[in-house]
This record gives sequence, C-alpha cells and structure tokens, in this order.
Amino acid sequence: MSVSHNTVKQSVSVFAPASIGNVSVGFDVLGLAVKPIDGTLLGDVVSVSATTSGESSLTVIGKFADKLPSNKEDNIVWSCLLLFNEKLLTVKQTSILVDIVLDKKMPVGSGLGSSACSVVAALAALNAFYAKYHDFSFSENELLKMTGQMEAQISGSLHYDNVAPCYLGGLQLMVPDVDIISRTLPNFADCYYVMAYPGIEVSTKAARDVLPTQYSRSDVITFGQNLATFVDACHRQDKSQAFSVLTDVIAEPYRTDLLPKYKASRDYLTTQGALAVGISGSGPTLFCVCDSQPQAEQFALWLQEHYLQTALGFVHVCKVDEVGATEI
Ligand SMILES: Nc1ncnc2c1ncn2[C@@H]1O[C@H](COP(=O)(O)OP(=O)(O)OP(=O)(O)O)[C@@H](O)[C@H]1O
Ligand SMILES: N[C@@H](CCO)C(=O)O
Repeated sequence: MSVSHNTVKQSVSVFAPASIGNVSVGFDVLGLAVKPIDGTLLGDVVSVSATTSGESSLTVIGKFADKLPSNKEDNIVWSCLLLFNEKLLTVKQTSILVDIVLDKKMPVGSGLGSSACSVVAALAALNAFYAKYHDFSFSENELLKMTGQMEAQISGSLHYDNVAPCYLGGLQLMVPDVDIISRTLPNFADCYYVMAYPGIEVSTKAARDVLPTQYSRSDVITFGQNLATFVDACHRQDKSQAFSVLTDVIAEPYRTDLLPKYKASRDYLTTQGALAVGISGSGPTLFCVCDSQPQAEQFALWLQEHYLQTALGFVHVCKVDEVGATEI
C-alpha cells in the first residue's frame, strides 16, 4: 500500500433544493421542496474549505453566476459567512476563515426560491464544516432562524416558506412559535409537480409591492377555509379534497399581470385534468400538480412549447424532495 504525503483539504459541499413558496393556499406560511425525477440537481451547491491564504474568499460559478452582483459583499452567501461568524463569536468566542464556492444553478427572481437555495446551502455547509473539523454545530432551529434572517435581508420581509422546505425538505407549515418555526406536514407521495420557469425575472419585492394592504372579509374567510381544508386533507391523505381547494385569493389575482401567458396556461392545464395549477412563490415559475407520470410528461412538453419565453427557461417534472439540504 502506498502512503500519500499530500494533506487532504478540509472541505464540505452542500446541495439545497428548489421549493414552491405559498403552495397557493398558504401565502408566506406553506412551502414544498421539489426535485426533478431525472436526477437533475435543481438547486444551489455551496462548498466550504479551509483557506490557505489567510483571509476568506467567495468564488461564484455556474449557469446563473453572471446574474449575481459581481461584488462579493453584495452576495447573500457572503452575508451568511458574516452572520455565521457573528454567532460563533457569541457562543465560542471564535470565527472561521474559509474559501467558499457557490455553484449558482438557480435562476434569480424565478419563484423557485433561488436566494433561499444559496442561503440554506451556505449556512448548512458552514455548519457542517464547523461540526466536522471543529466539533461544534448550531442546532437545526438555530440554523433555521439564521436562514430566515438572511432571506429577510435579501427580500425585505421575514418569510420562511422557501428556506424552511429548502433546509428541512418536504411540505412545511410555518407556525408562530420561535422554538418550532416550521412543522412538516404529510404530503401526497404519488403526486408529480411540473415546474415551468419561463426564463424571465420577477423580483420578489416587485411581486410583493403589487399586493393590497387590506383584504375583504370574504377573501379572508376563503383564505382561512382553503388553508385549513388543505392542511386537514393532507393529514387525512385526502388528495382530491386537498387539491380541490388549492386556490389563492391573496396573491395570484394581483400577480397574474406580471406573468405573461400564466392565465391561459393555467386554464388550459386545468381543463386537461391537472389536479391544481399555481404560481410558485412570487413567480414567474408555474407549478402544475398531477398524479400520473405520463400526464406530467405531457404537461411538461406542452409548457415547454407554450409557457417558456427565453432560452433560459426550462421545465422539470418533479416529486417532493423529502430530504432538503444535503451534504454531497
Ligand atoms: N446568492 C444569491 N442568490 C440569489 N440572489 C442573490 C444572491 N446574492 C445576491 N442576490 C440578489 O438578491 C436579489 C434576490 O431577489 P429575489 O428575492 O427576487 O430573488 P430570488 O430569491 O432569487 O427569488 P425567488 O424566491 O423568486 O426564486 C437579487 O437582486 C440578487 O441579485
Ligand atoms: N411568500 C413569498 C414567496 C417568495 O419568496 C411571496 O409570495 O412573496
């Protein structure tokens, strides 16, 4: 046996998946992690390694690297390192110097939880790196709080509906309890989620600015009834009941004008038998639910032809990602 004298570089890589924020009935309080059935990594990857230069660095690679600010201080991954070090300083009176590589696979302003993918992959990778080489890690809840803080910094408001499913996997319901933050709901194992990103950008902030500040009593009642019925149906595994109420009265009616071809596509897919169609997060990605793979593939082809608007667009047939952020 030969013995290598090269020192093995201390390194950790984490993948964080795309997610559907809101899931139509849970504005800011429901989110679902998804993964393409063909094995495509739909999400960001962050690698953290021990630095040899005496100072931390950030390198951004990947298909959508050029959509991010060129200045590292404006990249949310850099803010994650600063926050992680601030917390470390508080509990361990120390901080780390690392080289970070962000593989930006997710389009920005897509409705797929792009900033959440970067935030979750970065904080989970830093935490795993510190656990592996320094024997300490923040708890799941502490880390989740940090992801929320970073998501709020970038989007201007604190909502966990992308970071929670991205970190924890599955279907997540945000609860108003800081010691819990998010609960995993049962989802429907035989369902497919066709995700169609048209290739245009809609900023979360702009899509929030078009929303009313007040709602009518009838909308409030419909919202509460749909969300409660959906959550109850998930627990009872009553698929037809769950998807029959997947109607958004809070955001979708005001956002459709920002999404060319959305309304016509939703109407077509619904008449063709989709269980539900909605806007993923703040758009422009459309999601369509069905419980047969051939039908999902057929809808994917249709969306490819009718919903995409630029060469950057794509369609994926997905299932629920039950795992969330994972070391690769
Ligand atoms: N690593 C990063 N990933 C994504 N956006 C980043 C990142 N670093 C900085 N940004 C900036 O943050 C802003 C993110 O905007 P926005 O909240 O609309 O995007 P998003 O989180 O990608 O959207 P969505 O949740 O709809 O996928 C953009 O201006 C982008 O340039
Ligand atoms: N709940 C958020 C998701 C986007 O990050 C919204 O719809 O504005």
